[in-house]
Amino acid sequence: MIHPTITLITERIKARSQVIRANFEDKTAYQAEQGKGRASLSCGNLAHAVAASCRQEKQQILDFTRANLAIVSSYNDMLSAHQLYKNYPDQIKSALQSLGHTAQIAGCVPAMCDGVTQGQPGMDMSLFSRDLIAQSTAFSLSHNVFDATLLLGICDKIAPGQLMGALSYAHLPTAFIPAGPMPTGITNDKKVAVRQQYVAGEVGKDALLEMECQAYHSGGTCTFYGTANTNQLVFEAMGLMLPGSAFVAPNTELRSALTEHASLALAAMTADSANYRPLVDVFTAENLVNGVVALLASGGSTNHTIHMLAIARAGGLVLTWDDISELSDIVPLLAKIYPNGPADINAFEQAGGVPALMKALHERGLLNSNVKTVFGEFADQLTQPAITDSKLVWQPVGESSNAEVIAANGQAFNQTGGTKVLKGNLGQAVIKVSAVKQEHQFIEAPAKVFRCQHDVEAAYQAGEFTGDCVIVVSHNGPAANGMPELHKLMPILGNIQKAGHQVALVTDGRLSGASGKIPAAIHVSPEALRGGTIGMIKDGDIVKLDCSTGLLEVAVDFDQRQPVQLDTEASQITWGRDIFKVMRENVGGADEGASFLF
Ligand SMILES: O=C(O)C(=O)C[C@H](O)[C@H](O)COP(=O)(O)O
Repeated sequence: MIHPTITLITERIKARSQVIRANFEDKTAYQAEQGKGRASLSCGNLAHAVAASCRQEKQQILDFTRANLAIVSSYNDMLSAHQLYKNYPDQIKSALQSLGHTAQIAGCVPAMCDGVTQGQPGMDMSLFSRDLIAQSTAFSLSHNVFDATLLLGICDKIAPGQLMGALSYAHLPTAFIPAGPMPTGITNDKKVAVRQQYVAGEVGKDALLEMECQAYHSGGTCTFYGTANTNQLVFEAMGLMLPGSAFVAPNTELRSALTEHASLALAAMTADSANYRPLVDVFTAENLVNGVVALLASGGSTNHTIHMLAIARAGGLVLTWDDISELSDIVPLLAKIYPNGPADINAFEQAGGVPALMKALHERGLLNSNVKTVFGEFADQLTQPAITDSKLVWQPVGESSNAEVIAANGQAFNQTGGTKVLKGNLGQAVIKVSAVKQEHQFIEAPAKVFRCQHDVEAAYQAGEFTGDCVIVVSHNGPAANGMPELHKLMPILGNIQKAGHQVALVTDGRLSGASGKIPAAIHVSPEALRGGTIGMIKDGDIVKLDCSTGLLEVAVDFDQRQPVQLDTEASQITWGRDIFKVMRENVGGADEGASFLF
């Protein structure tokens, strides 16, 4: 039996999305009706599209009975998660060639890393890269010579952006091809400990760098449960990749077999086949809700409270923070992966991975099971891939094999999900409580107000945090400076907490998916630059944050205060940020997906 709240929220999303979904479906149907893209091109158009292909490939692409797949890749050779994609196009092309089909690298999208840009100017452009990637994906597909789309993308803004772009070509069958996580390095707890020692002056930079290089050491996604791995888990739960494929280790026989299988399966479901399965049939309100449920049950990244709204909008659906919050009230926390616990994503995979989590959720009636996936039906999502007798097979997934990482049958780590919405006289904000200890889930303390994360660091070094406080970092919203992640503050706030003080963060900026132990009301909307009251808080104002009641309140009558006039553009003229002004001016609020596209 499906939980009534799942049905209620799914139906609610459909009802409020009626008009834009109808427009989305009409647009997609129109594109489908035009037939094979290649057939509508002139001879000159076609000649350009195959000019660089070898003779055999050229003939196959010009033979419209064969499938030609678009590869939209985020490969670059400096980002660990994306570096693995180097040989994927060749592997995909040679698998397809065995059946006379082809693939072309339709385009490469930019891919930036929040680990590299944390605390740096580049971070101010990070969130905007998602929408730019959506546009780049649409550019890649715009040559219109393709029958299906393979998305090679993993990390934080890249995979959401690719999906948003692919949704503008939702008449094509579309799938993600994941590449897998890096092997486990030193533990995340050790990583955090050394960082806290460094900011407290107890170890030097050499020790810090050595530790960081042991944590980040080879190809693959980072092993904590940050935004990249949340993308993978959520998109598998939404049926957008092969079941059980998200976290299979790189460079294994199984990983290669999955990539080849996905390519061949997609080539067999193009518009001219009886198995035609366009993205529009898979990207539904039902699958969207399944993705949000999986996000909550796994304690996933807070960035997804922004990305899921923007992705939904790209597919003609309106998802709200209230939907997420109400789902959070009925979805238990069933996985404990760092920062929610000590285990990493490899331990999660060994415990049964996404299929085991889906099985546990399904048994509780928390998933819509009347859905199609890219490659099959809902039941397939409860199976795991394996190589048996040199063949790729899927077997029914068992119970969790490690109850410390995926809760044992009928058990839960927490009765409610990881993410809540806070409301009060600052508007609304998001908080992730899955890693916040119970005793830190309520705080009432004086504000210490900053406009920039580096000023918090300076105040900490000057010994200014000597008691309970709520650190407010305003003017860090999407319109102000692109809404950077403020994850570098975590070791500092961790040390203030360790010193025995109550501490919380309140900001209109973001945090990394890897943040979690400090109570943090983030994505405060409306943001300060657009008149949000967060910009009017003064040092000493009493801020109350109560996770149990969902309250974020400042004991102030804001009607008596004037907004602070701050020239945020002055900080945006260097390191390329000046050419992103058009995005800052046009971006929507975080509670609408922080997009400049819609
Ligand atoms: O997941 C996200 O949203 C991220 O931004 C990932 C970044 O790589 C982290 O900032 C690095 O995580 P730590 O090494 O734990 O500091």
